[in-house]
Amino acid sequence: MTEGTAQRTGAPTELGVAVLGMGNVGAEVVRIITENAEDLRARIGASLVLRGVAVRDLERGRGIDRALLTDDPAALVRRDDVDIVIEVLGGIEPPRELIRTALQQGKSVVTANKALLAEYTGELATAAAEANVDLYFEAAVAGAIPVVRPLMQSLAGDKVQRVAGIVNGTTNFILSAMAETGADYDEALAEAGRLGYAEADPTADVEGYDAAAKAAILASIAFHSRVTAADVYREGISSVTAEDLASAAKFDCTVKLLSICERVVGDDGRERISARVYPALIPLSHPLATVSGAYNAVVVEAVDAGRLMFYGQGAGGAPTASAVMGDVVMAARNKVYSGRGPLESTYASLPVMPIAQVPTRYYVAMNVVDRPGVLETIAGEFAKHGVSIAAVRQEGGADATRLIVITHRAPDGALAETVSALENMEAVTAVSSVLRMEGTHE
Ligand SMILES: NC(=O)c1ccc[n+]([C@@H]2O[C@H](COP(=O)([O-])OP(=O)(O)OC[C@H]3O[C@@H](n4cnc5c(N)ncnc54)[C@H](O)[C@@H]3O)[C@@H](O)[C@H]2O)c1
Ligand SMILES: N[C@@H](CCO)C(=O)O
Ligand code: NA
Repeated sequence: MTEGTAQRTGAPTELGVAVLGMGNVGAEVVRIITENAEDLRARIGASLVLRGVAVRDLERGRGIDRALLTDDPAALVRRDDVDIVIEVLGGIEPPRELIRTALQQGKSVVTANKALLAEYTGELATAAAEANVDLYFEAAVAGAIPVVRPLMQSLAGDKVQRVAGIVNGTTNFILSAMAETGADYDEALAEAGRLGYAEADPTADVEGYDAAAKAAILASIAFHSRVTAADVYREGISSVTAEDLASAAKFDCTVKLLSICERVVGDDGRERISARVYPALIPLSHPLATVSGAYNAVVVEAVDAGRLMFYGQGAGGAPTASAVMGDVVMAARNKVYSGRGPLESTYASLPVMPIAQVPTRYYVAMNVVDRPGVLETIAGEFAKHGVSIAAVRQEGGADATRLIVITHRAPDGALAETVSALENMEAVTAVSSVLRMEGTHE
């Protein structure tokens, strides 16, 4: 079918668009709608007409017709001539209320708001289904990188086993800088701020909340279940040290903040979901190890497709707006041809496995007293908790010795208990670092 030629009788020739928010992403969305108007019209079969842009400050010059600006997003969303609402404000309220209103009024919605979706996809998807309209959110996970649509549509006939990746650009920039230049965490964070990656308050990025929200969205889609941010185990990168990166390198590894969503089988033989975010050692030979700077990558493993990798810009105004506009074109075509995108799919309703039961591997760095038999005592503590050791490295010092232990896979709870026991041993002066290890099958 040639795009734009099979117009349904009575189909709209123009579609009204409301953009909520004109920040990094919103400004680029407005630019693309304006600059690419002719191509978009041909691809959709109707013109996209900007009805209004909701902003906070009406007085600020923004390079668009002032008459389009409004500081009343609720009124804009309710306008009869608005067919598609693009929400790029961020935060939970007012976006939650604005999106719900838009959907209830029969408007399709495109959003980049992972924080909102990780909490409220259920109610928003229900509102979309009831009104027979679309709710699209490709930009919410890994920015420009197509990952939501491949999981929801391209892999709809397969069984996804695992989705694991680097989905936060700020933390990947920081960890890459630490690995490449030996910078410490604070220096790398400051550099991320100077380059505009880290926000004034970088907490959501560095403490893993942003990555956890994305993991919740990915796990929900991949495993046809409803997973929220609260179901995702989360640790950030603020305690990763330059020393960790240096000793990871000695094991031919690097450290990445990973979002991991996988099917795991419990002791009762039933499948569960594990969704978790933490900094982990991965071998330098792993495909995610080469993802550096503010880039993102997601590796999907499915039963029949095998391993797929998606790579690109996970943040930034224009890349994120690209994903938003892909969704806008889909929603617009559906309006023209009376179609509808995929509905939320939660039929599997898999429960979430608590982190303590999830099999993981640990890297533990500790300072120990330099005395004969200490190594044996420490190894005994691991054995007592049923944890088997894969590698040990001892780094000498004047009166203290740094000992690094990498374990085989064991339930995370047993590993955590081992670390607590080590912290209380007389022979261990300090446990200086505990990280997990991923990307190996031991
Ligand atoms: N920037 C990125 O790289 C990126 C990537 C993926 C997803 N996102 C998501 O896209 C959304 C927007 O991000 P951004 O980087 O453009 O943020 P931003 O802070 O640059 O822009 C948000 C804009 O919305 C405006 N705004 C907020 N509340 C408003 C209100 N009630 N009425 C009118 N205007 C209001 C703000 O003044 C600001 O200009 C967020 O949900 C974010 O998580 C951003
Ligand atoms: N703060 C996010 C933006 C993209 O969601 C990041 O650094 O990846
Ligand atoms: Na994306």
